Amino acid sequence: MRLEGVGRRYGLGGHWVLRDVDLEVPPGALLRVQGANGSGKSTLLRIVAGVDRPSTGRITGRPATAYVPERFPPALPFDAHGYLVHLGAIHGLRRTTAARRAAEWLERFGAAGHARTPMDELSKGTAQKIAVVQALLAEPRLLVLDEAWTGLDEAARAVLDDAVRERVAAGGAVVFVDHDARRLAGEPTGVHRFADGRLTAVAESVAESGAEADVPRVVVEASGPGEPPALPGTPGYGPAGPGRIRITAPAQESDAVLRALLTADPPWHIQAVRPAQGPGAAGPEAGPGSGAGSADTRGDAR
Ligand SMILES: Nc1ncnc2c1ncn2[C@@H]1O[C@H](COP(=O)(O)OP(=O)(O)OP(=O)(O)O)[C@@H](O)[C@H]1O
Repeated sequence: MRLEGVGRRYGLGGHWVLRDVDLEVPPGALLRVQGANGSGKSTLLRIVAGVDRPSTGRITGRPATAYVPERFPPALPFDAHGYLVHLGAIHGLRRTTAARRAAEWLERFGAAGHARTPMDELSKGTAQKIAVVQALLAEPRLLVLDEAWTGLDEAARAVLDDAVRERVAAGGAVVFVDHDARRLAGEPTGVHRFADGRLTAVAESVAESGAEADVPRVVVEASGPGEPPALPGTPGYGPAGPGRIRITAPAQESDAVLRALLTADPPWHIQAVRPAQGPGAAGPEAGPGSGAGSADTRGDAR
């Protein structure tokens, strides 16, 4: 599937949440979308899932798609099994096939005991399992997961990780957002960062694979107007004086960070570039896990 020049705004005159987004989602792709809260990730995923239409641009080559929304609809007039069979039928499955797959997935997620529980009586965690199962049982060629791990217990999160791997191994594509930067770390075939309505492909950084303490880092100090531009990779950053920020990035990403600053409109000025003195000396903005007072990592940390 391909998105070309996709834009979305809510209402005429509303601000553009997505602007000119191009995205290729080939079979077998595992794509992570990240960005700050409210940057437009859910808007993009709804469009990728086909439950919302872009205001501009076009989408071609949509495969059979299933979607786990960020918020699951409450109080549906079914029990869990009935709901899953119903959704399976909507996905084009025979009812017997849907019923068999629903039972298998409920078992896998440790929720078989809730098959006959009315939907509006399910706990939040079990309801989230049902939300995930309705998408998985369709064996979609494109699976779109918006924070689908949130609310699941640890065992169920691991089941979902495996289910994603199985979809990809079967040639399906998976597009996901998750607030945990370590989710499926090292496995995505593409990582895309959202900022200012625009989507930029970034290499998955070492920081996201949990090995950030061992990589050489570079400290960049820069000054400029307003908000700093979107930076590639997963740099940490924080204030370094009025109108000035200090960025700590893996050395391999530092060229890209400098380029982003210098080519911003208006451009930022580079005040200093130096190697960080070991992982602990990179400053409080060293990135994920650097503790209280750490700066935003420009990722989807919450
Ligand atoms: N149905 C809607 N009507 C009007 N504005 C909306 C609607 N949905 C989203 N928005 C706005 O679009 C912007 C992006 O929202 P979106 O939920 O896509 O971001 P997000 O990155 O997924 O956020 P979060 O990480 O908090 O879930 C926000 O300013 C939001 O208020």
